[in-house]
Amino acid sequence: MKDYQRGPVLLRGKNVPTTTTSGRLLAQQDTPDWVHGDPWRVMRIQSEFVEGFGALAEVGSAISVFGSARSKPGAADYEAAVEIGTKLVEQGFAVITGGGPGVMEAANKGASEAGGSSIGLGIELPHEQGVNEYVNLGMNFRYFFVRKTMFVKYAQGFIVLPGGFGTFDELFESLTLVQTKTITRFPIVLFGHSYWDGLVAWLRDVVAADGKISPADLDLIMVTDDVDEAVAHVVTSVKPPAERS
Ligand SMILES: C/C(=C\CNc1ncnc2c1ncn2[C@@H]1O[C@H](COP(=O)(O)O)[C@@H](O)[C@H]1O)CO
Repeated sequence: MKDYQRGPVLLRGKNVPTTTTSGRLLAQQDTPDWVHGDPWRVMRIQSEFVEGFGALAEVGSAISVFGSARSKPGAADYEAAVEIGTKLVEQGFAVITGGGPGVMEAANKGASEAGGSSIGLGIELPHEQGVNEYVNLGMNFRYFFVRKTMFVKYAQGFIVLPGGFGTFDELFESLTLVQTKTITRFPIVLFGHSYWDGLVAWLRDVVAADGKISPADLDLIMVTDDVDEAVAHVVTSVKPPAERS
């Protein structure tokens, strides 16, 4: 039986192709449909990781701030996020957000007006274009999972303000990564007792009580209404005393 080696893959018998990889690369294509195929998507996904790693590698210490895309200037959450962005910069952190409106815009506003790195990792959505005006280092991603890798890889902690499904997604991904010890020393602050206490109570009284998480898993979360306390919690968890400003 004749062996055919296609890169690392061994093919025999009926799987031996009648053309070579190079030959197919150079052949004329009848239609451009291949641009929409999964193999081509893999290349785009790969390039998105490469661009993201390249853009963010030198960011230094950073905290990701999440929260509703729908909060408006003047609302308590929005103004708290501005203050959080400012205070994180004052403590020597870059601020990473999803680059969109609402709480993301607010945290970016606080960070950029305080003279810090204000990073926005936007996502291609049907009716949204680009990142908010307060971002001074921005990227727009096609793929949610690539973008979410960046939120975790380049931040040392999360501060989560009130939000909806998008915020929950980001919160629970980080909790899973910490719970499974995939990432360590990663403080997670929920900002706003009146918004988050119900969720924390449900996690304790239903989820932990039913044995679906361990009660100790709730220690991963800190809830506060106080901007200084939120910032102090991530700073003390992340930076050893000698590095604090
Ligand atoms: C719905 C609106 C804008 C959508 N634009 C977004 N731009 C960037 N990132 C977004 C956007 N919407 C959601 N996200 C991500 O999810 C989190 C907020 O989602 P939530 O459902 O509002 O809690 C946020 O942290 C982003 O990463 C309004 O015009």
